[in-house]
Amino acid sequence: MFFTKMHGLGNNYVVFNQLDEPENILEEHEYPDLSRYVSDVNFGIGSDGIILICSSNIADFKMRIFNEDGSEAKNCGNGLRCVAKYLYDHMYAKSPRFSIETRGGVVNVEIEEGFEQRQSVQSITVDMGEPKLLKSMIPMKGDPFSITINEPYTFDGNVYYLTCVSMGNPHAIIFVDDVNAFPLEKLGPIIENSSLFPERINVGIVQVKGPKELDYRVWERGSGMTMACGTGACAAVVAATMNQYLEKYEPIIVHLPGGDLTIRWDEKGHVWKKGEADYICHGELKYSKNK
Ligand SMILES: N[C@H](CCC[C@H](N)C(=O)O)C(=O)O
Repeated sequence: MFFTKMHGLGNNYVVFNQLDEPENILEEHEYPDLSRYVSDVNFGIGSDGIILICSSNIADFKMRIFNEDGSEAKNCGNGLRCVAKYLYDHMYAKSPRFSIETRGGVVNVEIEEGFEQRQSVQSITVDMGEPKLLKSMIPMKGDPFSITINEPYTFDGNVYYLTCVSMGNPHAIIFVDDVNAFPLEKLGPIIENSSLFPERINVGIVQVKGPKELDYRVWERGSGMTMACGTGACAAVVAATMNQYLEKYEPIIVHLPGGDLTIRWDEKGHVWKKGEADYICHGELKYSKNK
């Protein structure tokens, strides 16, 4: 199996092109094991998960994403930028604007910089669509028709105020005074696996730096601490706007451990994300099918 390892701000995935590499198409039940094997830094390649680039019947292309633990997610913001770069650089995408189907819905991408010549894409903008806010859409327990804005919940004996947003995949956001002092490595897995969230949840902490700037760190569902989370950065801006920390409709700079993203929740309710993506390496994976 041939792969390309890529990253978006250090959130790294091993990408398998299934468009014209049939040896990359496995039985459905094999993908979780493949992701666990590939993601293992000792016995595999080492990554936050795997991404499959597939054909689509409803969009120009399709992206599937599996976390390090083998669970399949409905969306991946950093992964979408990697896939967009790969598709344009390798001339699958004929125009700098095209659509990608995810399990969370179809998104539109635009190659921002580097489209003049292939293999040089640096910056990609993605229309991530509208956030889903009702508890039933996260999903989480409680009144299905209510929105979770700064609501108190107890984890590990302490009360934390959650704002929950789905960008196709679920995010619990907590506002803190210092993202570097908060024990996310300890609290992340406790919240991720709480019975409050039937499909588990990604956990993000946000420090407001100003009306157009956030610091954000993430514990990802199924992958743990990562250097960045694109959907999480979108959820952070939506949550901070709902809590009146940010100027509405303005481009917001979100600082993540792996770098910065520019996020805008526009007047029509769509969340736009702009950032970089890049290659790390190409290679051939030793993998025996149907093992
Ligand atoms: N762990 C996430 C999927 C990856 C999302 C993240 N890497 C991003 O860039 O959005 C989940 O299970 O919903």
